[in-house]
Amino acid sequence: MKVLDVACGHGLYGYTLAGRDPRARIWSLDWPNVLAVTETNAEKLGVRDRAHFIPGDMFEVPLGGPYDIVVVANVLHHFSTERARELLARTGEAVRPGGKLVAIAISTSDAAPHLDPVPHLFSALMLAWTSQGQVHPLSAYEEMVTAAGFAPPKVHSLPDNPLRVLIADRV
Ligand SMILES: C[S@@+](CC[C@H](N)C(=O)[O-])C[C@H]1O[C@@H](n2cnc3c(N)ncnc32)[C@H](O)[C@@H]1O
Repeated sequence: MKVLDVACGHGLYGYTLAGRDPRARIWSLDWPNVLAVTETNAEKLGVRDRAHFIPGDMFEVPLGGPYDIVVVANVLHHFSTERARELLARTGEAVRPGGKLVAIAISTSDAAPHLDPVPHLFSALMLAWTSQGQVHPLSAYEEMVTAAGFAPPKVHSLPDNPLRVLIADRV
């Protein structure tokens, strides 16, 4: 089972999967300096022999594949809707038909900001820390996922938690 973890950071999503399923081989993508830390985590978790690394800009670097699973966690809010769509479209091309996208994203709900303050405050942080980032509404993430060639996602969430997990099959 081939898994691509896009903008993997610490790499723990992929390596947790590898720890649970000995068939899993993980391709961790991030900037080269980040991957130096990612690799130490693969070693600490005992999955280094099944860890591969793709250094570079996720919008430019060849993604390889086809993968069975692509994870895109906690990064879409760093970008505008157009760039986030572009990233998901790239991942769509790297997943085999029937494979899965797992997107983890903080999102705003339909409630007014004062009733749903955390994602709105986080979006203000993205305004300060990134050039075009924003917290997207759930409907926008769903639309981006289907536009990237996936079936409508199943959305998982917890009460009072703005993180959503969207899981979608590649059409
Ligand atoms: C908020 S962290 C998320 C890390 C991990 N996926 C998680 O969910 O905890 C965002 C990651 O995206 C990476 N990143 C941002 N822009 C990138 C780009 N253009 N190419 C590759 N990685 C990028 C950063 O280096 C960082 O590790």
